[in-house]
Amino acid sequence: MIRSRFSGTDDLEFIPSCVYDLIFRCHPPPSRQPIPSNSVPTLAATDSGASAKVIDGKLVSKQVKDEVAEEIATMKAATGHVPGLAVILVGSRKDSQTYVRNKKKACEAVGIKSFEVNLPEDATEEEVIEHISEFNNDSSVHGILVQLPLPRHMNEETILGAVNIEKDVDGFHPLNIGRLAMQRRYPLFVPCTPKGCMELLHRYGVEIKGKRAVVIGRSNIVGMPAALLLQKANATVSIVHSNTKNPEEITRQADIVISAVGVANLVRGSWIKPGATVIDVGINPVDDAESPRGYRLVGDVCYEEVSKIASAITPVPGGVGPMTIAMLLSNTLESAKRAYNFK
Ligand SMILES: Nc1nc2c(c(=O)[nH]1)N[C@@H](CN(C=O)c1ccc(C(=O)N[C@@H](CCC(=O)O)C(=O)O)cc1)CN2
Repeated sequence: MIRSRFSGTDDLEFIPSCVYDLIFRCHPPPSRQPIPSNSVPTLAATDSGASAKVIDGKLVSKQVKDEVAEEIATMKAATGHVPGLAVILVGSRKDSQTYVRNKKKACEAVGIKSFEVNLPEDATEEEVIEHISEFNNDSSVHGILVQLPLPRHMNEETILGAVNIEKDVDGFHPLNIGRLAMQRRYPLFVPCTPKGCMELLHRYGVEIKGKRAVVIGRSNIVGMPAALLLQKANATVSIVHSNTKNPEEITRQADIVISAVGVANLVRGSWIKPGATVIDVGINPVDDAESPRGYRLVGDVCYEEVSKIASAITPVPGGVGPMTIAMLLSNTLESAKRAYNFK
């Protein structure tokens, strides 16, 4: 038995280590994880005009990837096997193509074998499911991911539900999501972006138990699972969404804010309680003639204002984004370890 990594030292609740590993992947265990050199030592309110600590997702994602690579090398030496990840991309969205390319590169860098299927925009659900079934039956594939969003004519739930739950490294299978929502039940995999948010909070020593958390946005990919994870880690959680009457007032009560709504600069300084920790999941393009791409990325959070009020904040880019792929690699390794019974 080990302590929940999201608990304070006075926590008397324990969870079995196997369950702990299932929900909150940890390579290696917490005691061996170095805290980044610019970690957040305390979360006391900053003085007015002071700047929040930057929660560096690039740095942490590199740490996670190094840890995953080390474990894969050890597993390969012991079992002769490496993890395999299959990615299915339907259509030709530029952003999705970039994410898939980056996932493949990241797999190569840590020693995961990658499989890729590209289907045209007008592919049928049956075709996608056929590929999923092949990967379900391929013992060298431990993770199967369908890049989202899917074309409009496809039923996302049907397709995600076709992935073998034991290979559902995205954690989007209805059974995995259902288990996340249940008391005393645990999913086999947790969706990568919200898991990345929790990993950042953990590695920067942000206490969650007993704290008030507000999640802005209720998407299946981020908002909803992030709220469930925070609740499982014993925070008191509110969800702010498009029908919330007083989002500013509710958000201002939070010790921890996770924003995943996709509206540039929505969260202003006045929304934030002094000393809060702010995790910005938004990746919003805004026109910028001076940038080589013609646009730049900004978060949901008005960084200029909020970094003067919060005690810790993730930047965009370089915050949560890089954690998504790091957590995917980690989930894929976890799946392979389970398949080969490698501890
Ligand atoms: N099947 C899935 N589809 C999608 C997921 C997912 O987790 N599973 N998440 C997003 C897209 N995504 C990965 O798929 C992703 C998004 C952003 C980043 C990232 O590193 N962002 C950088 C900025 C990148 C840039 O400059 O363009 C950052 O924020 O620093 C990685 C992966 C939707 N689909």
